[in-house]
Amino acid sequence: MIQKTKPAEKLAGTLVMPPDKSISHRAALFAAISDENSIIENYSSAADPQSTLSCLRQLGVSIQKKGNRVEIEGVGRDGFRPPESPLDCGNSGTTMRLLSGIMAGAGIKCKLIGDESLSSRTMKRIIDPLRQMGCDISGRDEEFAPIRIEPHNGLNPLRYPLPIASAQLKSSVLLAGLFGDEPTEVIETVPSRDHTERLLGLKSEPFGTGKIIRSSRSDVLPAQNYEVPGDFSAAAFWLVAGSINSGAELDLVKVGMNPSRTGIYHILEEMGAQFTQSNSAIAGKEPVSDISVKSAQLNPIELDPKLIPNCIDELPVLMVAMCFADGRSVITGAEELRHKETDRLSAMAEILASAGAEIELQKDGMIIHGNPDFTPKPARFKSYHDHRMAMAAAVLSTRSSGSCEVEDAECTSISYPQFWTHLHELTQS
Ligand SMILES: O=C(O)C1=C[C@@H](OP(=O)(O)O)[C@@H](O)[C@H](O)C1
Ligand SMILES: C=C(OP(=O)(O)O)C(=O)O
Repeated sequence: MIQKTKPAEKLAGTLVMPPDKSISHRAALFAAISDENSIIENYSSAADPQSTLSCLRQLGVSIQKKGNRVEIEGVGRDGFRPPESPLDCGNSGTTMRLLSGIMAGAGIKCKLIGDESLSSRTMKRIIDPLRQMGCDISGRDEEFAPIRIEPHNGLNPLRYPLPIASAQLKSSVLLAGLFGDEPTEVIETVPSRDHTERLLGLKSEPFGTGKIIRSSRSDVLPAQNYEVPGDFSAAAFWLVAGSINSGAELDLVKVGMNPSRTGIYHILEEMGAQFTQSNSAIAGKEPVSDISVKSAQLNPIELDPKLIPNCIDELPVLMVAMCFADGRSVITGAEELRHKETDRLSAMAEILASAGAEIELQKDGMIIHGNPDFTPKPARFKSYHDHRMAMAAAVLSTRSSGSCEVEDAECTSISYPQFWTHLHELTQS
């Protein structure tokens, strides 16, 4: 589907953010391995978290859906039924990496598959440590899906300094560790999102400049009874859209504000963005707030590479914001973007360049020569079948001099099925 967009005359309105994707995946997976039953409110209807639910069903987990309320009967660590057909993770890296950790730790014979994009993303990062733990796991060419898992002959304890700041890698190892008699220890020096540790209540303590997180069979796995907060990563598109459009006034309701996710909020504030928070509360084990966004004059910024994991999914739309800042912005240390649904560094370079932005693509980042008066040329943007590319292009198009088009626009349903409706609502009011 090709989505037409038009320049925003005045961006205004109130949006309830869709349920968080990262937390939805985890709520379902962790509910399944608990011995208790869980009721998860506000579960995401987006394609990726739905892939997690369908994989769990194939493993014999009973799941009842009533709208966005999902009831899951926990089967406990040892209750999975080996699936009769491959577990299809669709487009979802989180499903494949976290579920592999659980399946490999539990020693369930299975095969995990994904779509073309997921099948080209490296899984070596999880295969290596899971093998060191004694799991029997392999991939095509030792690196890619399909992933094959076989029963193992017992797990070894592993002390694992994370070689990449990746929450999916951290979670995969810790989840496998839940099946070991001796603790698995993961050492994290650059923080990434901490939903797994929070929602499972895993023990951690400071270690060197970072922390050490432990998991083992003696951890009691809690029921997951809570309402999933709104997706901060979805809100990020509106934080940027509201900031770059003059006269904009947006209210975003029930946004998850986990500090390990909100990097772009603080980066944009440092650039001069005008945000205010209200109704701050705790939903389950996660902080939430409403956020008001007003248009602002943005200054350029040189990003500290240590902040990258804290805004990894928001970097594409941050690049859009940087195009409207008054001067030279620099992103470095972001090579991880090349391992997402598409190579997001190259894809964003093409999207921004096709709109006439002045950018320099680097191996691990981008230099953006911004200008508050930048007017993107009307263009037909490729989405590269990547939801975040499609949404970043749409935000860019709100400042264009004419109508634009976004190709394969339906891919936004991977994380944010309501995105085009929300954009339409904001540009109508
Ligand atoms: O753990 C998670 O839920 C996620 C972690 C991040 O991936 P990496 O761990 O590969 O950085 C992020 O890009 C992805 O959208 C969701
Ligand atoms: C990279 C993403 O997700 P995943 O790794 O789960 O496919 C994302 O949502 O931007």
